[in-house]
Amino acid sequence: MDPFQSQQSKGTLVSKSPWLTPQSSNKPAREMRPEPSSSRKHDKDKGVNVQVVVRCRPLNEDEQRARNPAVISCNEVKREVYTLQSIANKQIDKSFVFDKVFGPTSPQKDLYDQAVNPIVNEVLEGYNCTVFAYGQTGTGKTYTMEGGAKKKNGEFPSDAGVIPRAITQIFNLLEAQCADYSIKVTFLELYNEEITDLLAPEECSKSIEDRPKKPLTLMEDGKGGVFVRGLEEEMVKTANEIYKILEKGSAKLRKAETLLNSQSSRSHSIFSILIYIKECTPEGEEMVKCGKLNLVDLAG
Ligand SMILES: Nc1ncnc2c1ncn2[C@@H]1O[C@H](COP(=O)(O)OP(=O)(O)OP(=O)(O)O)[C@@H](O)[C@H]1O
Repeated sequence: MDPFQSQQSKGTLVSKSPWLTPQSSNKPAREMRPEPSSSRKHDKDKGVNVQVVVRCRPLNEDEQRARNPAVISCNEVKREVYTLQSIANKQIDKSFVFDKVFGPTSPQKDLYDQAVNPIVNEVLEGYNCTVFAYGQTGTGKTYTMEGGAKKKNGEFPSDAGVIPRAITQIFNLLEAQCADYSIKVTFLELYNEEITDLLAPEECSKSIEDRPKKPLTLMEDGKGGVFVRGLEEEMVKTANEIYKILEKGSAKLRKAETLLNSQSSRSHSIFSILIYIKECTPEGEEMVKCGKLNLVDLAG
């Protein structure tokens, strides 16, 4: 069972952006705050900025061969998960309700369309949003976040996960809107409370052993937020550039075998996409809308 959460920050926008486009006017772009949409207003009133979604993976071949019993069952319509336990010949089942539930046959596309697509739309409206996967080792966090991310014949495989799908959606929407935009990405690993920059130049991080000895530090920004000092931000122009960055960074993540997963992530990873969209008010004033999407895969 792999719960993952999505979170919206309350509409804080930063837009002291380093954006420079040749056609822009000399006037500095002003910060822009999005109006709460009616649905968000409603959500805010109810205090639900965090949604918890549960995904149960199917039994793998080993588990099927060993005839392991299923210990979880899902009712997607009722959004309920049942734990099935037999203690001293007594069946003790428990039920739990979540914001959304995805059962073992649920494909990557359904999960993305229902749980993540609306969040990416919010990011493009200028919100800071986070999607993070957590759960025990081997429950499917990396599968859900990355999946089969590699493109074949220019198309994603059907098991492509949240990250490649989010990148595709962002670029498709920006292109469809003919938006004047710029995008930056950061990619970091958190291991034993040490932060490593996965986008640091090659010579510093060829292998785990060669990584910089001095870890990056987390700082407060004085506005209630935090930032990682010295973290590389890479400008990207196409979805393909992001996929390459992601592939290169993911290859540096620490993985090891656990009893439940031969390719287990031993560290947390945070991939962030910062999107700056330039817009003009009816009065002709230039504004920059800035949204951020954090995609987090926690170690089990
Ligand atoms: N929904 C699913 N459908 C099919 N296979 C899945 C699904 N979820 C996970 N798997 C498979 O289960 C195995 C473990 O998944 P994964 O590596 O994503 O787990 P994890 O939660 O990230 O584990 P860890 O915390 O150890 O890194 C992988 O082989 C993955 O392909």
